[in-house]
Formats: sequence, structure tokens, C-alpha cells
Amino acid sequence: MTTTHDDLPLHTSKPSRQTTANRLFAVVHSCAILTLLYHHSLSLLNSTTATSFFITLTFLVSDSILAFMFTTTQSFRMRPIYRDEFPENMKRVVQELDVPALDVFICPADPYKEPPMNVVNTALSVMAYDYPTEKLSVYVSDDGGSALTLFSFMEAAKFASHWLPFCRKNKIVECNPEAYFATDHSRFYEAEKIKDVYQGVKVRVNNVIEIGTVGPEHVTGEREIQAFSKWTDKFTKPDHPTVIQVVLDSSKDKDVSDHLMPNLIYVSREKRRTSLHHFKAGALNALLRVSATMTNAPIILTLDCDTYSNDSKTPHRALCYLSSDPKVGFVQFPQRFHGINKNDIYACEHKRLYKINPVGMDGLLGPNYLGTGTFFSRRAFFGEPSHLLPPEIPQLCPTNVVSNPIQSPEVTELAHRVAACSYEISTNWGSKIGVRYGSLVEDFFTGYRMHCEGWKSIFCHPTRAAFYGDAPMNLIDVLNQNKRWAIGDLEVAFSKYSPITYGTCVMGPLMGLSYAHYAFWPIWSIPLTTYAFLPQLALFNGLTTFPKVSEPWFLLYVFLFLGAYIQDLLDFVLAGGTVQTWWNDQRMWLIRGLSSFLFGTIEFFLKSLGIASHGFNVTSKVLDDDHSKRYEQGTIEFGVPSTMFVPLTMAAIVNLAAFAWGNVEVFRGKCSIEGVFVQMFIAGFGTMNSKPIYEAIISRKDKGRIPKKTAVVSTSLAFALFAAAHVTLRN
Ligand SMILES: O=c1ccn([C@@H]2O[C@H](COP(=O)(O)OP(=O)(O)O[C@H]3O[C@H](CO)[C@@H](O)[C@H](O)[C@H]3O)[C@@H](O)[C@H]2O)c(=O)[nH]1
Ligand SMILES: [Mn+2]
Repeated sequence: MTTTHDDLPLHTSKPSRQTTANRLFAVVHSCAILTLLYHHSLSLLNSTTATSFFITLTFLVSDSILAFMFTTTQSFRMRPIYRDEFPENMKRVVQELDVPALDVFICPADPYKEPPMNVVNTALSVMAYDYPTEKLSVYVSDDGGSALTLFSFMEAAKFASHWLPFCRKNKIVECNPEAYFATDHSRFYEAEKIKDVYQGVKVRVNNVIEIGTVGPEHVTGEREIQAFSKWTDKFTKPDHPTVIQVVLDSSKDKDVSDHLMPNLIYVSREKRRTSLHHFKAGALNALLRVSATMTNAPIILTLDCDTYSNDSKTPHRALCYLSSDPKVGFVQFPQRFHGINKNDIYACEHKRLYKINPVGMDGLLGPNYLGTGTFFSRRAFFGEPSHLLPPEIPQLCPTNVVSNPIQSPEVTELAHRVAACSYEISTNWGSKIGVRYGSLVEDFFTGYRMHCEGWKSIFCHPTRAAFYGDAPMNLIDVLNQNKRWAIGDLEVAFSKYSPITYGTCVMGPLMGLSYAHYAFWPIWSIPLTTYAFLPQLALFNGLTTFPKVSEPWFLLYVFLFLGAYIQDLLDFVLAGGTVQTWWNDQRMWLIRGLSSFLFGTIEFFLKSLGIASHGFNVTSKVLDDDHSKRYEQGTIEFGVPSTMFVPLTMAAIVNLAAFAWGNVEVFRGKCSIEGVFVQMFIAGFGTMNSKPIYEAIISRKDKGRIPKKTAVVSTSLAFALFAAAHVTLRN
């Protein structure tokens, strides 16, 4: 493929203008941190009582963790770069005949948490890519093993025969029908007609979902009967045979304008209770193999079931990079979300994770794999760039050319063989080939291992979002999702591939630190928990734990606090955020620290000791109306009783009590504001951040308030904590 034309560049890049300021600040802030740690060490040596020794030690440990996290964040600030790509040049340089084939993988897992109609829309949005149809195949891996999902796809295929020619003819860029019909579509006279067809599909699909089974009246053709015959009485989600159904075959299925349609293949890999199936990682590996037997496209796009395409030209953008450097293993688009409320109360936009940090890593070896919106070179799943690691059978090799039609008996037989749950036994799948097992954040771990093998990646973030997905819209969902991530991160942090040791040795310190930043993400919980309770409890017991306002050390604290917070704010605002969303973002960071990270860390260690086990809890993508309204208004939803809310509520109570107590003591002249200023400030800051919690306990009457049980347990535990502190701190 010819890709380099001097006068037609495919992409350019330029370093961020902030780089110099970032580096300077890193030096100054590091000096300040070192000074603080020195100060703590001195106090530790000079401590006279057991209590002051204990308190100083706790601050030393907490601040060392903050210092470590600060160091890891610097890796994102040393060499951020911005890229631009020119897909229109790509089109000029490469003949349509020469573009590589593209296999798209979509992974749904639960038809109730992930409405099939939305999954179908994701598929339709990519089937309508502005890409040669015969080169495009869409594979759906249904981990829910649900006939409802297959039924939805069969309906979708019929609708596709109207939708695809409509998009092509009218050059539609937003090809998710739901999103498209929600916008003004009056420009095209046939749009209304197609919308009716779409509504019909939606009604039929939602009916079937409501009833819960695909009744015989829906199964008419021979093909359908055969496909649904697999769902016998013995067929259950965790235990069932493989189902592979070619829903559309690009060699014969035509749309209403007599144009061929892309392949659409439904796969539900075999599952048995007796074998591990590795969640989404396993699903992706099954798709890697099944697709190899059918199309074996050199380019693969992986999508979560909710991530639909918002721009039909995206593949050409990705090709600008994939075709110009064989060492590029994947091109990552940012995760962006639709339907987030105005000030993003749950900080689900994850500006740092999905925008600021990837730009930083892009100047190094490239961003980490974010799980969705990623164009891979198939080759990257099979060993280092310079050394292909061949799979156990030649048909799965990325260089293999498939010669049989996708519905031929040979292909069908082989596809079933490689989708079997015993297939991976004593192979390299999951360890050296494909998506890697061993972490609940398979995306993070896999991208990391690829970078270690010498692959590069690219962060591609055009102004028009390439994809949109669903963010969790409920506090408990957010916390559970983040807890899953926390566990997965620690699995990487404490594996033999720990980024801090293995990673830094293989990829160099900056990449190693970038990955360490995520792998050790949950340890934020240690300093955050310390600062949420210790200064406050000390204040209650008349202990001063920070320098007086008049002491020079006080200025150090001011500098460190303001420096970190202002830099965070600036980064956030420069990346397009507002001050209000930033405030919510920092509050969610505190909330996660006291819930997801804390519980994730505990669960991880319990699991390491063999006491507990954990799985991939799929995030729900649906909301009821009542709750949706509260979400729109920006009210935090608690609602369900959960132990994860307990430390949060306790912290809210302790901070408020300490802040009030401090004020009383100062007013009564029992202590000087000079001495307790920092403690009062922290307690006041905690109180300010806890406002939604007080409301959720006291004034709210809706279903989203903190359940009585959680409130009572938290209050009792807060009292127990006061008592314990009284005994230990007052000596
Ligand atoms: O056993 C499973 C569990 C999940 N999924 C699918 O994986 C995707 C992501 O699941 P979701 O519940 O939406 O998790 P999130 O935390 O929102 O996902 C982020 O984090 C995951 C790792 O924890 C990555 O896999 C995702 O790509 C990334 O978007 C969805 O399409 C699921 O249907 C499966 O295919 N099989
Ligand atoms: Mn998701």
C-alpha cells in the first residue's frame, strides 16, 4: 500500500505549549515535597510520646504515597503532544480496492443491563461506515448467551437493508439510527419512511425482551429455526454450546438498492461451569479466533456494546496511522459519553483518564488501551513487532488468507472448534497471544503488555467525537465500576509484570511510571482516608498535628496544597472543563478514595489470601424515569444500602463534628486558631465536600436518599471511632 506522498501528509504532530511550564513546576513541587518528607522525618525522630509518633508516622506514610502518585503523574506532563490526521489524503493516496479489511468486535454481556436495541444501534452505526462494504465485517460476541440478542440482530439486519443505503446516499455521518432520528432529519424526504421501519423494529425487539423469550411466531424462516434450535431447556447463560450465526453474508445479502451489505456475525462462545471464561478478555479472544477463520481482517476495531460510531469516516482516520508505521499496534480514540448531566456529578467523563493523560502518553510510546474505540493491527496480538509468535493452528495466523466462503462447512466447523471453551487449554492464548488474562482491567493489562513487547500506540482525538458511549448514572454503579477497576489495577501492580519494576526496565522510566500511575491507582485511598479522619479526630482531642500559621512550615503546606489543586484545576479547564465540573471531579476523587479504592484494595488482598473471589460486574446502562429526572437535576443518587457508603457517611459526620467543635473551642478560647488552622481548614473542606451527603441523610425524601440502615450504621460507627480516638489519642 502506498502511503507516503510528500505533498499529501497523512498526519502531523506538535508538542504541547505547556511542556516547559510543566517541567519547571515539576522541579519546584518535587523540592517542596522532599522538604515536607524531611520535616516529617525530623518530627518522627523528635517525637516524645507514642501518640505523636503514631500520628507523625501515619502522615509520613500518607504523604509518601501522595509523593509517589505525584511522581507518577509527572510522566504525563513531560512530553504531551497533539496530533492531526488527514483522512481525506488517505482516501486520495489509497485506492478503495487497496484499503485493508476491517473486522469490528462488539461485546454485549447482559440483555437486561444493556438493552439489545442499543447494541443493535452500535452495530448499525459501524455497518454504515464510509468503507468498502466487502471489506467490512461486524462480529457480535454475546456473553449473555441470549436468544433475545440474536433475535434483535436478525431484526436489525432487515432494517439495515433500508438504513445502509439511506446513509450512503445521503452521506450521513451520524449513523446510529436512534441518535440520528433524535436530531432534525427533515432534509431527507425518505427519512420519515425509514424512521417508521426503525420504530417497527424497536417495537418488535422490545416486545420480545419484555416477554423474555423468542416465541415461535417470530421464528419463521429455515435459517431462523435452525439458529434458535440451540436454545434448548438445558441452555443457560453460564453453561451452553457455541452458537455462531451468520446474520448477513457480504457475498450474497443485498440491501434495498441492490448493494451488498457487510458481514454481520453473531457469536456466543461455548461456556461450561467447569471452565474459566475470563469475561470480556475471553470473549475478545474467541472473536479473534472466530473472525480469523472467516475473514481474518488485518485491522480490528474493538467496541463495548454501548460505544456507537458518531462519525462514519473514522476508519480512514485510524488508517492514517496504522498504514504509515508497522510498529503501531493500535490507535486509541477517547471514550466520550452522551447523556452526562450538566456538571457531570459523578465525574464520569474521566477527563484525566480519557483525555489529559493519553495526550501525555502519546508523546512517549502512546496511550494505554481504553477497552473501546480502538483500532488494532491484528498482528499486535501475536507477539513482538519484529518476531511473530505463531498461534497453534496456521488458520489463526494474522497472515493467513481465508479462501473459503464464510458459510462453507469447513469454515463453520473450524469456527465452532476455536470458539469452544476447552480450545485455549495449553495454548498461548491469554498469556502471550491475544487479549491477556489475569486482570479485571483486561484492556489496561493488554495494552501494557503490548507496549512492553515494543508496540507503539497513537491517541487520535478529533474534535468531532468518533464514538459515544454510556456512562454509569448512579453512584453505586460508578463506585462498583471503579472498584472493579481498582481490583484489576492491583492485579497488574502486584503481578510479575508490575509496571514499577518490569515496566520501567522494559519501556523506560516515563512509560513505566505512566502505567504505575494506573496500576497503583487505588492506593490513593490510604492518604485520602488518613486526611478524612486523622486531623479531625486529633482536633477533637485537643491535639495539633500541623504547623502553626506563624511558622515557616505552614507556608510549605499552603504551597503544596495550592500548587497541586491549582495545577489540577488548570489542566482540567485547559482540557475544556468548567470550574464547576472540576469541583465535582475532585469531590468524586475523594469519594472514590473512601469507597471504591478502599474496598477494591481490601477485596484484592482478601482474594490474594484466597478468602474472597471477584468477577466482572457489568455496569447497567439503563435508568428509570424518576431517577433519570434526579440525574438531570444533578442530585447524587444513593438509594440502595451499601457498605461502600459507610466510610463516606462516617467521614461526613466526623468532618462536620470536628469543624463545629473546633469553632466552639476557638470561640471559648480553649485553643488558638493559629495552632489548629490547618486542621480546621481540612475539616471545613471535608464538610464542604460532604454537602450532598448531609442532604441525602436529612432533608431528601426521594428514593435516592441514603437508606436509614446505612445512615444508622454509619452514625454508630462514627461514634465508635470517636470513642476509640478518645482512648488512644488522649494520653
Ligand atoms: O463477561 C463479560 C463482561 C463484560 N463484557 C462487556 O464488556 C464491556 C464493558 O463492560 P462495562 O460493564 O460497560 O464496563 P466498563 O467499566 O464501563 O468498561 C470499561 O472497563 C472495562 C474493564 O473493566 C473495559 O473492558 C471496557 O472496555 C471499558 O469501557 C461491555 O460491552 C460488556 O458487555 C463482556 O463482553 N463479557
Ligand atoms: Mn461501559
